Amino acid sequence: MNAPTITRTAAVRAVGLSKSYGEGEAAVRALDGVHTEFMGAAFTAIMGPSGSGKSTLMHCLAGLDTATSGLVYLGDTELTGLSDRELTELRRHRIGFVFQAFNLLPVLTAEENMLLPMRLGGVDPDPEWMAEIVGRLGLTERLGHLPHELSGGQQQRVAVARALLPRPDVIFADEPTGNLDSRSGTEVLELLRSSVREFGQTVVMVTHDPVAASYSDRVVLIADGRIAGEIDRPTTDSVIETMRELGARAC
Ligand SMILES: Nc1ncnc2c1ncn2[C@@H]1O[C@H](COP(=O)(O)OP(=O)(O)OP(=O)(O)O)[C@@H](O)[C@H]1O
Repeated sequence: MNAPTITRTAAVRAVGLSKSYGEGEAAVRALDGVHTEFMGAAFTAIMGPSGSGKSTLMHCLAGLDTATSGLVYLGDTELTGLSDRELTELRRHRIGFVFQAFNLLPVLTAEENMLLPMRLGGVDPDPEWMAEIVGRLGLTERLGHLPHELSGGQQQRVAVARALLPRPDVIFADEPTGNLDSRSGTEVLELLRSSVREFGQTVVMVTHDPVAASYSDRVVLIADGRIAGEIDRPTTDSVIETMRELGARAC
């Protein structure tokens, strides 16, 4: 496949990105020359069969893992050229994360968890922005609670607030609804979508769930470590149908 024309308005770009694990006969090529881009102020889902390379792609895009070859850009910054220290700084200030397992520190309150990444970076949150987020996420009455005193949905909302607070260039969400019941999952997806529509946040989400993907503006499909297509303005049905075709092609 020819490399697509890369525009300058992409928030995140991968150019010829490859990643192999192991060496020799045991080597696994998890990513195989991936060219793709994620537009700013858009909600993009990454989908594909199990083992297709979704997590590897997200980890390389987010600077959590290094590619074997190829380039990753966050805006105009080339991640692949940064030192470990520079990558840590970049992740702290310019990237937000929401994980399936919430990843809240059990001994810190909801508020302390939300503020932790900014405190570690020596940055004070904007009080108006914090009040807006806490109010919108329905966490005003929960700020002093420890994670175990919160429901799963509330814990994930704290994680979403933590990701939104520094106004990162992009939020990477890895199966953010995987541990939630469908009502809490819907709440979290609506919050991610409204952060894009109302605050201009950029969100990239890995998911297996066609319903979750239908909240995005665009689905990028990956199969065998390569980009296998995309769906604009996905619906649950169009995602199910396309994933079925992708599965059939892979057989
Ligand atoms: N640390 C590792 N060491 C060796 N192989 C790995 C490692 N991480 C991933 N892989 C392999 O790379 C390929 C892509 O894995 P990856 O986790 O990115 O896929 P995925 O699409 O996220 O899968 P899933 O949907 O099951 O989470 C798979 O074949 C996997 O076994």
